[in-house]
Amino acid sequence: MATAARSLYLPTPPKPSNPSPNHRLHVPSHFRPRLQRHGHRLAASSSDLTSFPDPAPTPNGVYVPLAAAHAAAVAAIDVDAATEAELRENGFRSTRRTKLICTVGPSTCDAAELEALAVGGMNVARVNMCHGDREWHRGVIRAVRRLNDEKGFAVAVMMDTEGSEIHMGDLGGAPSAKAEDGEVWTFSVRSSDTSLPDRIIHVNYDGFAEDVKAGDELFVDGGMARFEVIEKLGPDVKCRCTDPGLLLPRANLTVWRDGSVVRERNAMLPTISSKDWIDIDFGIAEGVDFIAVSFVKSAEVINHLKSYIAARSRGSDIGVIAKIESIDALKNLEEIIRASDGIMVARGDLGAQIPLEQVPSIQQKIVRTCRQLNKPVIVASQLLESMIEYPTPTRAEVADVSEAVRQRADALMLSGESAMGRYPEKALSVLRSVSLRIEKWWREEKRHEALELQDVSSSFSDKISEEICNSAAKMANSLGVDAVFVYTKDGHMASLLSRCRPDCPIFAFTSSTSVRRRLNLQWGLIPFRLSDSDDMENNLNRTFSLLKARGMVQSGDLVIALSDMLQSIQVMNVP
Ligand SMILES: Nc1ncnc2c1ncn2[C@@H]1O[C@H](COP(=O)(O)OP(=O)(O)OP(=O)(O)O)[C@@H](O)[C@H]1O
Ligand SMILES: CC(=O)C(=O)O
Ligand SMILES: [K+]
Ligand SMILES: [Mg+2]
Repeated sequence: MATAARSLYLPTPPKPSNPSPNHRLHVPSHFRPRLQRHGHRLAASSSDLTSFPDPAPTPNGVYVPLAAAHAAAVAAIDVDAATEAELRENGFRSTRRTKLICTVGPSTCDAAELEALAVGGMNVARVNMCHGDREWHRGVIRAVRRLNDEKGFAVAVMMDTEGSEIHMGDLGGAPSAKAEDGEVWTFSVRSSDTSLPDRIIHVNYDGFAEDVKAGDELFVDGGMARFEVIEKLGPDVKCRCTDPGLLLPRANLTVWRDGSVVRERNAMLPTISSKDWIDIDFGIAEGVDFIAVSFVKSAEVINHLKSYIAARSRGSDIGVIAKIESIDALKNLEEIIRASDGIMVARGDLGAQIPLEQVPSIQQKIVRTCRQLNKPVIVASQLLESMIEYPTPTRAEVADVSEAVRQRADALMLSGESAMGRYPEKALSVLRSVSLRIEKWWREEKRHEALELQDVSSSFSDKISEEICNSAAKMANSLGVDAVFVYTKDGHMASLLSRCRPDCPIFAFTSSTSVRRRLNLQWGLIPFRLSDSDDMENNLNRTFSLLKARGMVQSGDLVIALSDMLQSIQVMNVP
């Protein structure tokens, strides 16, 4: 049984309806008009940034008009409503591969706004525990769940911890304060003394006044405003503004001395603070899909959190994402990536700790290493920063987004643009259309980089899965198949396929709703929930009839089907 289960299936014999003797060598004739059709549609729809069609709901708010006769069959498979609309509109070769994350904040926290983001292609909703209280976060998390249950989305939820960074107080409730050139401001560790008229700013870290020295430079938000330390008076540190700028509530603070960041005792602060542990318990109780850990310094904290989660939430699996935003994280990069379930390139704080001109090469290095080690990677911060205020992005922002897509990052993230900006949906639609355009360009130009993927398997059985996925992706490209179907229990084989970044989309079928949501973070995966069966023939037949009933595949479509239970690979036409 074991050997039979591992047999590599040869392509199925051509179906009588499509008797092509050279099935494996030629693109089947039915497939050519399809390619042209898709090519034409995409060219027409993505010719400019703003005209990419939204997956539109029908007037009654139902995304998927279903023939009554098929309703029962359709209930047996869960498909994301936004993806389904996109598949019907553009065919599956042109679905978006890059995943999109939106930080939810005051601009986007009510049900209608969240739904607009889901319709616009949000794959993951992020809540940042630095801002807002737990009741507010609970409301958002539950609203996303409701949206999934009632409207057929599969949006995952990511909770981002506050971490032990040094930051300013909340400015006594003021939305911002302006620091002018030459002004003297007091940064004080005395609590609740914040008083803007007197230019006093509270600092959350007790060691601050002891760690700094006269002559040090104090950067607010990575340099949005800068001060020079002129004098220390007990808990108060007097600073002169040298680069005027806007101070925002709870803005991050870094101290620089002789051209590098001072990390005295603040480097000893715990990565996960006592407040973070309470937030993590809250996240586990609310069933979030991912916990993103801020200011990770080593793999140890990730391993610790993973065992904590495993002990606390039996059965439900929460992905732990390590945020790379400090010098310590860069020092221990590879071990952190290996320990985590995914990585975020948190360019906001990272750019406050290292010279800005180093950020692009580090981003590329992290993205590449994650792909090698088979971990999803998110590029975050300031992708479309100007869209917080303006309805169109700058050319430079579009180029930055394009570069992240070209590097084939798994996901792009909006921060302030969606949390408190004026144009959250427009920002999301820019990410969507730029992703689609650059991905199409890459496929047309056949920009397959000769990336030799290293072996990531930890057992012989894993090795077989990995080889099957590598071969399937290669075959998918050379045969020009419409999609790879992968039947996966825990999502592992789906992620191995995603890692190969094949030309066609990957339909991932899993019986677990939480695995399905988590797969939403990974490049090129279209996750479906399908009830379990160990019989591959039965799985395929059910999938074909269910997806045909929804108009998502057609007879004659060419697919490669894999199963992680059987470790099998088949090439076939949809009957
Ligand atoms: N829940 C919230 N309530 C109020 N404002 C929020 C909330 N979430 C985000 N924001 C606003 O959006 C901005 C950008 O969000 P983002 O999550 O990137 O935060 P950040 O403060 O830059 O910290 P981080 O480094 O953790 O990303 C924040 O500075 C804040 O002004
Ligand atoms: C996202 C985040 O935490 C940062 O860019 O700093
Ligand atoms: K955070
Ligand atoms: Mg940060």
